[in-house]
Amino acid sequence: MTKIVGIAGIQLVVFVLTAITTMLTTLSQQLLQERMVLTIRHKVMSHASELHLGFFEDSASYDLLRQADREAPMRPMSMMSSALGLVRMAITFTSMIALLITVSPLLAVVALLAPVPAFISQSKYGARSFMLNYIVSPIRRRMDYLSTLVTTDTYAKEVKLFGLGPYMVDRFGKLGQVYYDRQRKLIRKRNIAGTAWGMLSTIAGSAIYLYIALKAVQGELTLGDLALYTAAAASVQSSVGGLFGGFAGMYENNLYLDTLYRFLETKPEIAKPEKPQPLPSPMRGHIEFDHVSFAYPGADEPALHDVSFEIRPGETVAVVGRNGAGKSTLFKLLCRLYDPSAGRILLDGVDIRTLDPDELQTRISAMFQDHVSYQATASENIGLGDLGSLTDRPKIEGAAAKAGIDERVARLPRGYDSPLGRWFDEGVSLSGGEWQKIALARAFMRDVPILILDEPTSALDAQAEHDLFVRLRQLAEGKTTLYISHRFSTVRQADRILLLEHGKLVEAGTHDELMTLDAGYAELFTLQAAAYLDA
Ligand SMILES: Nc1ncnc2c1ncn2[C@@H]1O[C@H](COP(=O)(O)OP(=O)(O)OP(=O)(O)O)[C@@H](O)[C@H]1O
Repeated sequence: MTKIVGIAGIQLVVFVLTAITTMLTTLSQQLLQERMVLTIRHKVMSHASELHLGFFEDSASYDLLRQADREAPMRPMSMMSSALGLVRMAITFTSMIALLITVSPLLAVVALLAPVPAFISQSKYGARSFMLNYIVSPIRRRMDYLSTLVTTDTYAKEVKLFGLGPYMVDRFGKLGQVYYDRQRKLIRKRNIAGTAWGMLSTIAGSAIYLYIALKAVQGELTLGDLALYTAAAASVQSSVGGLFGGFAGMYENNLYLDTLYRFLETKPEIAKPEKPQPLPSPMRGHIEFDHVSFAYPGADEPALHDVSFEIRPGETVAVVGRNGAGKSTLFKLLCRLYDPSAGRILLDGVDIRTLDPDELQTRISAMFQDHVSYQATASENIGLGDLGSLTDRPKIEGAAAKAGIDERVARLPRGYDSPLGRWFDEGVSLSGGEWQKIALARAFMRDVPILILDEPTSALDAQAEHDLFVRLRQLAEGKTTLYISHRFSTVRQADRILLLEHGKLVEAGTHDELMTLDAGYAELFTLQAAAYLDA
């Protein structure tokens, strides 16, 4: 009696311990999974932040990035549990196979080989599923894009006005169907083939049981042996299946991890030279383009062709030209977001390719045409222009005043602490011109020798534009300033004007010089002036 109670007690302890260890395993696995996903996504994001601009302008890069960011993070954990499973299975397998060999070595071989076809089929479909995922990645990206168009405030106005909602939803549905059809085919095939090959194992298993049962009937095995060997046979089969399944899983996971490594191994094309030249200090802001040509990757025509000019320190230069003439490209090259295909760009006489790009970019402040409206507070929106001064309120207020947005920000419900945009908080919506002034303020945050502004006043009202240019005269004091503008009233105020046409520099000089030249600039200027006078 006491013996039985003792055994029951031991059993209870074993159960409790099993429950605790299972809980601990699940707990640590889940936590590890979360941490792993975070770590990998963090690494992917940090690597992406170091890559060159051109990388993000290639659709294949997006697919790679997406795989690395969405699919790969789950894989190491899955790989690890496959590996741990393999160890567990291997232990069961060796002990059970030893048992089976004592009944019949042939049985052991049959048990061993039966799961092989299922393994081959699983591996094949694992690889196919990976390939399919890769192929359908652009479809999924397009679906994400359509969904963003319909669900994001920035696009909602136009989508609503043009009644594009149902059209987008319909396209989303059609793409979703294509995606589903492709997945369905594979999932169906994978499962049917898996089960069919699995049958082979089942048949082999049954044959083994039959053999053992016959042996028992013939009296060669006892009933106890019968139970033991059938359990051993079942165990061998499941562990061999598990072993192979583990290998197949590892193989599939490995394919996904491979894309992650491929992404992480992508080297930034604009990298720091081994021995970067120090930037002259203090920098004067002398800029020289020396026979610079540049074509965007995959483009047929060059965006800039043999462009040469010089800008003296402290000069204010306006760059003009028709749409697509290459003006923004010129600015992007100066910031070293791309490298020229031919020629050199010199800053204070130093080729910018020999400089540390990060350091170069701390000496230039810029406002781009497609400036960003950050979903953040007004203060952060401005302060992001100079991370070191993100919390320097007087400096931020100073930059806001230079851009002419100080009064508007002061009138916001929580002043500089008001969130702008409505994605995360109950933020304030600004007008297009107000957002542009915020972007300008961001550019004014840095006290740097070179300031470049790509259409800084395109959204500003006439008064604001006039005020800005009056202020710009003081702000640009001692700085080399370049701006692009289509408004000739502002262009004529520049010290010098560069006219680009089809990627070539065709005219350069002061307003008066170019008017006297009576060529391209004079024609554009007169065209605009005439439009005003006629009105
Ligand atoms: N990221 C890019 N990838 C490929 N081609 C580009 C890219 N950006 C611009 N281009 C092409 O390079 C040419 C010059 O473009 P750029 O943006 O420099 O013109 P722009 O003079 O600034 O025009 P706009 O007045 O319209 O702003 C255009 O033909 C454009 O199609």
